[in-house]
Amino acid sequence: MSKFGVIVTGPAGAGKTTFCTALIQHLRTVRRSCYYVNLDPAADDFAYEPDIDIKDLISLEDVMEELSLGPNGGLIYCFEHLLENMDFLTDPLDPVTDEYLIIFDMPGQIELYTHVPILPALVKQLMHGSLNIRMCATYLLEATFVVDRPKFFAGTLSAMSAMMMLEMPHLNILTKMDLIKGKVPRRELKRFLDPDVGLLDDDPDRALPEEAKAAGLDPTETTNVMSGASYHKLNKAVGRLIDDFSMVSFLQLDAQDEESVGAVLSYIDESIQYHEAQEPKEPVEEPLDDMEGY
Ligand SMILES: Nc1nc2c(ncn2[C@@H]2O[C@H](COP(=O)(O)OP(=O)(O)OP(=O)(O)O)[C@@H](O)[C@H]2O)c(=O)[nH]1
Repeated sequence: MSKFGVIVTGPAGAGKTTFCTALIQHLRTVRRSCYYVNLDPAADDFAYEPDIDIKDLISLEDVMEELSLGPNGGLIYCFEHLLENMDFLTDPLDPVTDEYLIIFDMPGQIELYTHVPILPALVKQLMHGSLNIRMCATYLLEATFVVDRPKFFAGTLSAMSAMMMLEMPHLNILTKMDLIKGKVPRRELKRFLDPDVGLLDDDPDRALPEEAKAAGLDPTETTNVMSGASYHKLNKAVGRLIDDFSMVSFLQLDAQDEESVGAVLSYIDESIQYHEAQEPKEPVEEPLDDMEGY
């Protein structure tokens, strides 16, 4: 029996829980079943009660207090504990049938997939362990980043990093589209959905290199004085990498708009089917193997 799932990732405040809620609402409307798994040990405000909640296994607050850890260290500890107690997930998920879409709501600390490979190890277990869930990942980024282009490219880079670490069907989504509606011309928006490095050249907010030029300095030189120009060069190099390889593109999401949620769901379904068409991989025996060296 196949199982189908989507993991919802992205930086803090990107709109992950709101998207999960909108997705559940939409699935109910179209009479599809879903199973909601909250893996954010700091989240406590849900419109729909999770079917599995990591807080029933471990509390981030307790970990931070008892082990004197900060929020990031505490979170990593919580996930290591989850990886050592996978039956907390596998037991209740085992009877979930192919009629359900399993939604995994993840924490916002992107270190979990960009620095330490905890999330990749977890995903491997879910996809290639006994549950064998056909999955796709979503990476959410706030649409309001488009008003700060270097920030947008930095966000795009983190999306790319998550894609490379997770190695699974992946969708990038610009959330909170309602907040920029009417503020960014459609033509320009297209350049963000399919990131175009030229955006950094005609950035209206890029004042520092011009100031540097006016001061008679060489904007291509890498010195502390020229930090603005140097950052711009770095941004351009990163932008070019993203642009040249056409590695990242974004779907649009307005969580309050049913049609927009439905459109994103069809991409999720398509990505999962794409995964299903791939050769099944060997089952994973050792969940912590990938953690060696960290
Ligand atoms: N206008 C607008 N606000 C949104 C949308 N989606 C989320 N928000 C708001 O953005 C804030 C953060 O949303 P969450 O869903 O909690 O974000 P999250 O990614 O789960 O946050 P963390 O759990 O902290 O990582 C909340 O105040 C939401 O109401 C949207 O589509 N439009």
